[in-house]
Amino acid sequence: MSKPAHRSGFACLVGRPNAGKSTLTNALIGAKVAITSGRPQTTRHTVRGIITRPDTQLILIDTPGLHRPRTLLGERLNTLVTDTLAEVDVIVFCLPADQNVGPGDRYIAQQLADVARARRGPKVVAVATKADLVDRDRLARHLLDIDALGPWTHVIPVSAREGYQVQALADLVIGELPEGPQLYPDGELTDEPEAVMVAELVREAALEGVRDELPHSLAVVVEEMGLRPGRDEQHRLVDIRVNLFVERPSQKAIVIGRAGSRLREVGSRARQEIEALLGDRVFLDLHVKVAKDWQRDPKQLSRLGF
Ligand SMILES: Nc1nc2c(ncn2[C@@H]2O[C@H](COP(=O)(O)OP(=O)(O)OP(=O)(O)O)[C@@H](O)[C@H]2O)c(=O)[nH]1
Repeated sequence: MSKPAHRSGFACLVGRPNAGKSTLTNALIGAKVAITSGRPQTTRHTVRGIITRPDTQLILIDTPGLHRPRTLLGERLNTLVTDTLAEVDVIVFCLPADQNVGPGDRYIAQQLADVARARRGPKVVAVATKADLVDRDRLARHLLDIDALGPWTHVIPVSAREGYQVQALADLVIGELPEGPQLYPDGELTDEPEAVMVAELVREAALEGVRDELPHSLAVVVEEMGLRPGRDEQHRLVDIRVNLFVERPSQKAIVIGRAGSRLREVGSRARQEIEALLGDRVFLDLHVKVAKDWQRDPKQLSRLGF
């Protein structure tokens, strides 16, 4: 038998306000991450955290709008949200065990059921969150109610607060990911959410003013990030090496600009923001590449925003 294929993909958590989505996201990632940029929706997906294992990479993203109560309860889901949902591999639908399944949950359930039934649509894993707050009978009833709501791939009770079944949930979600390569560099991103933020700041700076020409055609990956050795505390400097992947040579030219002028501006703008974020001086090394490797798999490309 050959060794099992590498899997990778995207997941997002949805559910009514206060359902426990943030707490569960943090528990899944195993550390408190706060990659909230304060500027929602400047990128297509806000990465909340990445779980990298030797054979899998799971990227948890925020769903624009869906975690906002008013959008969710009041209106039909807008196209952006539906598109985002359709693009992820797994949706984790959170329903708090201490609340009865209500109209808000039913509304979301219906939208999710539609997305899940689409051809090659995402799998939906339904979670009874905050399981620690109720007794066994109540929990059992809640699970049955959830099961009746839609075509969920799994239904599982979890307590993020007590760590109950968090690992089991992670395993279920990972089990639903398609085969695919590792999309983000190793380990450090889980430990250093700053790297994700840095990538987003660079992406934002690089798209400034050329959004129309590069719609979703730019993926940014922080390759290396570390303190420059041999410097004293007063003169700390963080070296950051970043790759910007574009689809075509023409787009590379747009990003770089005449004689590199645009890339220098992008670098300087991004550097200022990164310095503000990290509180350290930064040497930012930007490389623009045409992403041949990423082009082989159209599904991966669209997930990455290409
Ligand atoms: N007892 C218990 N409380 C939890 C658990 N998970 C979350 N909570 C609490 O429930 C409340 C809401 O949790 P959040 O994670 O902020 O919920 P959310 O779905 O992200 O909320 P919104 O941002 O409003 O959509 C907080 O007070 C949490 O401390 C859990 O597993 N057990």
